[in-house]
Amino acid sequence: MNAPVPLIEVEQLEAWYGRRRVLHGVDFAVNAGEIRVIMGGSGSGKSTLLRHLLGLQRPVSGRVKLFGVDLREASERALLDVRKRIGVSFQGGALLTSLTVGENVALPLREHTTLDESTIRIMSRLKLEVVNLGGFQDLMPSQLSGGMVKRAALARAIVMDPRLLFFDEPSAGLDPVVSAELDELILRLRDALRMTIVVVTHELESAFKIADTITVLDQGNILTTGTVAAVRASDNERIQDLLNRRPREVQVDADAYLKRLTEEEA
Ligand SMILES: Nc1ncnc2c1ncn2[C@@H]1O[C@H](COP(=O)(O)OP(=O)(O)OP(=O)(O)O)[C@@H](O)[C@H]1O
Repeated sequence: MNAPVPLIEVEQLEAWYGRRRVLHGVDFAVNAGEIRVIMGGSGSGKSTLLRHLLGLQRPVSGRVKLFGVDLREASERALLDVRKRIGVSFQGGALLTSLTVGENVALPLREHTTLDESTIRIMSRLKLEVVNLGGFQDLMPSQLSGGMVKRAALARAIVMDPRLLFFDEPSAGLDPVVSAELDELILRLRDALRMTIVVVTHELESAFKIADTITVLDQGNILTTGTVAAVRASDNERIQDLLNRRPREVQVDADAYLKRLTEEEA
């Protein structure tokens, strides 16, 4: 049997803001074909990790490899090649309000390919169909509901057929039914389009539904990576706090909390 191929490899990643360390030597790998959910309380370092995975923030130390390419050592050309193979759907959707839905979805094709106009239009419409927005290409973003904006942003993120898709807080601001629809869509992308998907989310229900594996971050450290069942069964107190929505802040006094926020490291 072939060993699983990691599309993402992170070794001993550290991140600092000023004199404060917010990622403490994180090791992290994601194999092809899996949906990995990154979970953690507010301020645990999820967004910082995501920004490093996307190459938007350079590691102070440690390394991040996507498709085997070390982002710190790669040439501009190699980085561009990596970027063409990843899709990103950020919180809020971030559609350009002055463009139609179809034009928004087509943007990456215009930027990264030399395809002719009619091919671009067909590919954009196909991706709108994948996210159940077939026929909505001529609407403006302001005419869409919150859930539809998310799906349109997802269509744009997958228009180049990325092997690796990053999804930041898919459920944020959505009602439970719309959020559940989006979960189904994420599962479909993995199964039908064979994408590898990394999702950052606060939503436990959504995480348990879509994840093949979950990585739990806490104060810049990975507490565990495992299957949904393994994470649920963990006897780690912090993990159980998160799963039972017991915030850490209520368990520490104000002085200790302030000290942690202003902590300086040599
Ligand atoms: N630009 C920045 N400058 C200074 N500190 C920052 C900056 N961005 C994040 N931090 C701090 O780094 C720590 C990790 O933040 P990060 O945004 O990665 O966490 P998070 O898990 O994504 O949180 P949330 O779920 O609230 O978005 C937090 O303590 C945060 O205050």
